[in-house]
Amino acid sequence: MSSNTLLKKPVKLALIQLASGSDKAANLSHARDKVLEAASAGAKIVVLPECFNSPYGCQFFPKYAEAILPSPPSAEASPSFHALSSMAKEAKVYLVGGSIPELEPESKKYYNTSLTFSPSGDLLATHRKVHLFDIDIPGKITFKESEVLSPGNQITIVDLPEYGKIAVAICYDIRFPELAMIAARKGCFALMYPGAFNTTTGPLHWRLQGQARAMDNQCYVALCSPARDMGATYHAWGHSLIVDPMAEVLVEADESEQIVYAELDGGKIDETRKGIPIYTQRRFEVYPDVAA
Ligand SMILES: NC(=O)CCC(=O)C(=O)O
Repeated sequence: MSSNTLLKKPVKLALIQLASGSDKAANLSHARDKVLEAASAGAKIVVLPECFNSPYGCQFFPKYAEAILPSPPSAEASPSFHALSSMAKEAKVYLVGGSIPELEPESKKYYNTSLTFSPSGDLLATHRKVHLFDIDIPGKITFKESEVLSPGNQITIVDLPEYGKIAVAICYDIRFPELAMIAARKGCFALMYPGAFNTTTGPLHWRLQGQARAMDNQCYVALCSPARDMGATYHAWGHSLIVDPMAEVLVEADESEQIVYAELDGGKIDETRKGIPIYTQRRFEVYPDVAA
């Protein structure tokens, strides 16, 4: 086990493939139990899935949406914000709180928003899903988040003082390598994606996207899905997974509720970048359009 300049010391990461239902309070309480379980198993960074406090679907966003701002939001207006802050503090972990539907009270706009908390329960970062999930595969799946949601406009990099920097983005965001590459080039040791692929795109693209982002950027990548619920309107793919900087899948869930763990080690980032030194071989003079 070793460290490097990106990841100061090895850290155990947990992805909670949560089974959520329609009862928000029950989802929050269940998430708390699972975060505590992950912490008891030694995890110091814990990730929840996209829309972990509600069913996933455009018809549900307004009903489950909460105000995040103005800060600090009240417990009544934002129960999920408060629950996440408390569970991070109780478990003493960095918590990437999946995502929740957010209502911005002044503009009345809805967002798909991820909140990251420190082990003392402080909010470290807010990521609003940048790329909305609008797809149409005839006979298979049509989904249009943009009918209800507005997009965020920022790449989110979070400094975890004990470890280093991570990037947080949400699900469909993973299909845009530009976002991942910029985050990695700004020094993130891991890219965290709370997500909820589906049973059409999941089998083909979920793992591939995770491995591609890890291979391109030679850093850790984590994808955290809800468990599959065949009684829900949206059938999540599941298969939460953690990929190492060499693009090897270290651990992968099936579709049921479970927690997957992996030890992240800065030495693996160094080893990969030393062996395949694309970081120093880039030719930005040949493709200046992508230079930072
Ligand atoms: N929740 C999402 O953004 C789903 C993305 C997805 O399924 C995909 O194929 O991309």
